[in-house]
Amino acid sequence: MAELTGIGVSTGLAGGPLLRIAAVPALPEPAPVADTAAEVEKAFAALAEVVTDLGRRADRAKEATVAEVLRAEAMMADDPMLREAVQESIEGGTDAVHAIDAAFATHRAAFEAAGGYLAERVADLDDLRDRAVAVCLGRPMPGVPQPGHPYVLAARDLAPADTADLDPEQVVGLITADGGPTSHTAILARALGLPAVVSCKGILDVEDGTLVTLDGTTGRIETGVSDETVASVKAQAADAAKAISGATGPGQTSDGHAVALLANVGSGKDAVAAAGAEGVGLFRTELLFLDRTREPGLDEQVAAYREVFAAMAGRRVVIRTLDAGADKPLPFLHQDGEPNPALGVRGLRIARQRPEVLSTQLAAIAQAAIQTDADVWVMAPMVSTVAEAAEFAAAVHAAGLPKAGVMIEVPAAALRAEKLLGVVDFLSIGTNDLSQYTFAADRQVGTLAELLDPWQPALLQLIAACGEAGKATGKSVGVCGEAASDPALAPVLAGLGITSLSMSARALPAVRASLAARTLAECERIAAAVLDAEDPAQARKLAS
Ligand SMILES: C=C(OP(=O)(O)O)C(=O)O
Ligand SMILES: [Mg+2]
Repeated sequence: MAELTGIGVSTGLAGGPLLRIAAVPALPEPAPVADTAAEVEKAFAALAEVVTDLGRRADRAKEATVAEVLRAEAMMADDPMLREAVQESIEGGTDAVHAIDAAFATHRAAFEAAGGYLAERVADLDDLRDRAVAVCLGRPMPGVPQPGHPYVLAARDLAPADTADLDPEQVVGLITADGGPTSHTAILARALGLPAVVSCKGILDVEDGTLVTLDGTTGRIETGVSDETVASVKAQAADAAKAISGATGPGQTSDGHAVALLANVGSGKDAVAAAGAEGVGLFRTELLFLDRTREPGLDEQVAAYREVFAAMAGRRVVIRTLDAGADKPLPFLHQDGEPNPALGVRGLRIARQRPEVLSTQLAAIAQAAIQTDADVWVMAPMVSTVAEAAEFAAAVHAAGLPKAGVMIEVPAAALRAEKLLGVVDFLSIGTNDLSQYTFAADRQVGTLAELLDPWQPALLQLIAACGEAGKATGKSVGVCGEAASDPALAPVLAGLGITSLSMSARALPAVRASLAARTLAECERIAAAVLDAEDPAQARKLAS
């Protein structure tokens, strides 16, 4: 047995055989063909295996659209013209692997030349080629494995495209070599409720099939464990899941101190799925603006906002005005050419240059709010000064919306939290950006994951300053960054004076259960100890 460590980003225990995402195989040097018939057979068998595998996956797919896509891909791999091209190439002296590669290249060129729908299928052809080549070389097919039994998935990092293939009934845990607490893997794992550890150097050196266990809270991984150990970890995970699902109702400590448990959403669909939340703590409005050359008009915005408000009738919805720039570029704002976009014109700063974007959005929010009975709060992203906050609050109130707040994402704002609460009604801490700007560490760079750990005492100290400001003014101070979904951190945040936690809906039950296990006095004691910790590892230990 050996031990590895990484950063735990999605709580829970898991165990099972480890399988890695296989890389796309490189083409070997061409080999002479000794037996043409045997070579053709080998190539056809590889194509047939790809077709069978896609069919199996289509049968297992839960969503009809996914099954349809997989069946369409299978038909492309089963194309007699493709087999003909492969055979011809082998008969001309090319080995099976290169014949497959050449046949797909010809098909690809034809699809591209046809344009339209066919040109859009080029990526599918590339995927089929990679799979057939891998099989021909006796390697596992690239992409997320589909072994038909539960396993722990290991990868360098998960690409958004991998997520469509990720079946939570097969994948019981995630371990990545790269990535940080705000990486795509971490966000996905929390959304699916899968235990996950990121930034685990050495995990890709562990052989496929090795039995492993992982702890998504501590980041500890054991490799080469016995069947008995896996069984015992599974039993512990099942007990924990039962205890978590048993907790319902509003968020509170065991002695009744309320901490509102809210959901992060990007659309009406998300809001409907977040029915178990006490409201929405972060409605990211960017989704509506993405990939557009022109901003959506007033009516379109009203309709989109109304959908979320209607799904949360009678409950709080904190809607954030457009957060564009840096990691969320929007074409219609023409922001190219900034030398350092994360420090450039982004978030509320855009309103200075394009005031009509903010005023249209506020008008749309106000209209949608009138049409539903959600309790609508409006906040601005990337606020740095009290003057910016005051100007924003005035604009929100002038639009007829009573509750105006700002996000705390910049250390300057955290340091002036009490003054900010003098001009706005509430604060919401965006720990993803607050980490980035506190540690001068790009949130998208996996190698900086340790700095972006939400248990960093410096980050917690800034959160504490905001919590103190909230207590002093009696106003609401929430956390809506990824840190809010860490169940072990929830008592710490409550102890620091945080009044609401907003996260992906799937993360709510575990956070609710964690809060319910402590009194407020215990939360405060843990919070004080954690603030004094030397580093994130010690902070975690003090809170456990
Ligand atoms: C919630 C946050 O905003 P986003 O992740 O959308 O930048 C944050 O920065 O923590
Ligand atoms: Mg942010």
